[in-house]
Amino acid sequence: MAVSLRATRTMSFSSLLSRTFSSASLNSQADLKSAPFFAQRKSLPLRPDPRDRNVQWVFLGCPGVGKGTYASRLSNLLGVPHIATGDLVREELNSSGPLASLLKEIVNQGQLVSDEIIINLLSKRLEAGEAKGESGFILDGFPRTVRQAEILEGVTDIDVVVNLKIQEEALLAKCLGRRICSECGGNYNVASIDIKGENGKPGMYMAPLLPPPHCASKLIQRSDDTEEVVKERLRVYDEMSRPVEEFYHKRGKLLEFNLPGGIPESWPKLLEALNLEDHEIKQSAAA
Ligand SMILES: Nc1ncnc2c1ncn2[C@@H]1O[C@H](COP(=O)(O)OP(=O)(O)O)[C@@H](O)[C@H]1O
Repeated sequence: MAVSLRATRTMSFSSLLSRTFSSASLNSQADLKSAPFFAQRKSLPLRPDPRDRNVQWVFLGCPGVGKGTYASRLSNLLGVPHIATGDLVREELNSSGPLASLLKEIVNQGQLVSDEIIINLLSKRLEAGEAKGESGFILDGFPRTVRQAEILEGVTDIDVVVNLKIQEEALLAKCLGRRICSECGGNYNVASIDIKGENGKPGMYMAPLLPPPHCASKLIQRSDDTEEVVKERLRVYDEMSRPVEEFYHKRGKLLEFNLPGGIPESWPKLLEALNLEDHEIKQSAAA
């Protein structure tokens, strides 16, 4: 018994995650509850000791809200990897791998990839990171279904789940304004959001996030950032991902954060909400 416990404690998060899908045909809640993984979890302490690790955070929020922008800033500040499942899916669909054409079709219709495929891609990414000595993470775009959240909760303790929100009117424009530099991968946004406050609802201004001159001629748009597909992604978010907010709310992990505007207004407030300090901001304030 002692031997198997020790082996379990040192088992990495990525292997725990991929083990949950060793049984590849879990289709319903009932299947999930009776899966071998859940039976195992009851009798063995699979969770890593939180004192041994870096932050494990999740970013939720509708397409276009800015999950990637803030998750990536926090990842630089905290020195933990920013892992965006959307990026993993795009890497795979641009590869010559066996899943490429299936993923292209799903993504371009604004639908979700199956939990099995996503967990497989995420486990591989975590495994590669662990091999390089990475610890902790900021997940962006995962979990996106209650089932994914249950699986994640089953294998590790998430510290906090940040639910980013902006006024709904801005979401479509922000997705349509999104641009990526085809050379350096930098993310920009050409949309200028200016919502007038009315009937007690606050207004909101977000300046465009324009590329530097050397990226300006190399900008591309994601193939799923068209009006029709974005509308479908927003609908799918409401149906499949909104319940994930409630899942974490019930567990006391959800931090609701309404973005007050663009990065200059929102970043310091987000840090405050997370009890963090950015020395660069402090230095420029003191100068
Ligand atoms: N956790 C996930 N579960 C299922 N599909 C996912 C997941 N993460 C990403 N995808 C797929 O990748 C696409 C792009 O994801 P992402 O870059 O996070 O876009 P968004 O701007 O909609 O947040 C999604 O529309 C979906 O098809």
